[in-house]
Amino acid sequence: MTIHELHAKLMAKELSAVELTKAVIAHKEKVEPTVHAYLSDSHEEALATAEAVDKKIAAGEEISMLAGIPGAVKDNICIQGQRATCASKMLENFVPPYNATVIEKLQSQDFVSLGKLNMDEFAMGGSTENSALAKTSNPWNADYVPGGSSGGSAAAVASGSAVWSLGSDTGGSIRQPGSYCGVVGLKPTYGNISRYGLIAFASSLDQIGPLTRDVTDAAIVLNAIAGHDHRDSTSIAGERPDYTKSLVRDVKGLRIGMPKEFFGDGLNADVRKVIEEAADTYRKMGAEIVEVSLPTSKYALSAYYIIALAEASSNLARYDGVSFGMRVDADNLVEMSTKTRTAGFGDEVQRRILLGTYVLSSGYYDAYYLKALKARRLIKNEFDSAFEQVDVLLTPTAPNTAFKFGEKTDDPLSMYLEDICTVPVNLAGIPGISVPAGFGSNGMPIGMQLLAPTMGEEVLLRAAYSFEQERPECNKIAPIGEVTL
Ligand SMILES: NC(=O)C[C@H](N)C(=O)O
Repeated sequence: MTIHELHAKLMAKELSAVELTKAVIAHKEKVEPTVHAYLSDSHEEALATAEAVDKKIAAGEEISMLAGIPGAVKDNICIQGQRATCASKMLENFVPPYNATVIEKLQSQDFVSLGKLNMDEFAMGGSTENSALAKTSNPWNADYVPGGSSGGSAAAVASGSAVWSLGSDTGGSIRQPGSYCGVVGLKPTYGNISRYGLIAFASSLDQIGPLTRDVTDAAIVLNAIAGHDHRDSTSIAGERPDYTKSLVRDVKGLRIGMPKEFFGDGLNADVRKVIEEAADTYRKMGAEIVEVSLPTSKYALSAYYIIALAEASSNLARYDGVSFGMRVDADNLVEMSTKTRTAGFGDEVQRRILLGTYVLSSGYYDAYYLKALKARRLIKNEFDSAFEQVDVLLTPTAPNTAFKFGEKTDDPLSMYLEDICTVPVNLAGIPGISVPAGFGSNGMPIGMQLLAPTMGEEVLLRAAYSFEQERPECNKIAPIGEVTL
């Protein structure tokens, strides 16, 4: 069930928050041995909050839309006093002494938190196979990956072990697992959500966002976490609208652009068909579909894997065995640091630190890093011009459906290619959403991606909601995800 349906039941006293929380925990215990979305649990705290919510309801106090509805967050978001591991050996025993801003906001709205969710180590990856701590399966078929890096966040919602979740998206990490697991994944505008308390991967790209059962729930969670924060210097100032007001089924006259570069040779035939059908749906609903061109987007993947890795090499320098995380003792400082970093980081993280350090080093800085920054600016400019012609853009979320475990682990480039449709969006800082749009011949879900200009979440949600209302058959629950209340 969705947040909005469950909220209505709580308000009508058909169900108490404690009953709901107990039911979700019981279901979670049933599916987790197969799915493994969680890295840690906080059931006691969850039940205590649920009890407090029931008291508020009984006393006739007003409660927020999210109050008492069990959710969970990715393990790179800090909750005071609970381990935040980033699915890394390096932070396996790290307990944050403070709350992320999003957690503060959620707790003030009676957040029932079931635990912390698995991910690719430090959010580096597209399948959650890079987690050093657990292997998460796709709820639709346990032979398949859930996507990544917010694989736990997507799998929890798809398997019903959380009603909603938070993930983070640096190059597609919310939208791609959303697409692979058949749930809605929203990456807000860079700066709409505070990054304070999100453990950094690539600071100019990272953004927190919701994974939910439907578009309405995405708007509800966005309302709960959006807003300016003086503790994040890149946070956008000003009031945020009520995003649920954008949930209107009307796309008449809306101009929807399809960038031709996103429909090249590498696109899986099932995915292409599903996106073309989505365009037809919009046409039938009275929207105008136009072809647009984003020629520089072909450089986006290269630019992303230079900029993100450069920032990662700098951000991850802090794990030196002295201030945070694990330490392997040795006779001197350099040896201690080397041994700690060798033992604490997995292969993919080490590869990225090496490449990131390389592109920032003297002699290569101009050739790689600076050039990538210039490409980033051109990509952003191209999106800006596209949005002078159209209101939103429609693309695939990923070029393929979910793949099987081990299929891409030996070939990092083929894994990086799964990000080809999502990374341009992070480089430009604009909002994007993945909405379930159909299924592949292998039975796995396929998401479509909608994009809007900076702080254009309202038109984005309207376009997404309209599609969802028109084509409800696209948004199915994985068989394993049916919760009995
Ligand atoms: N972190 C992300 O947004 C995912 C992307 N696949 C990466 O590995 O960088």
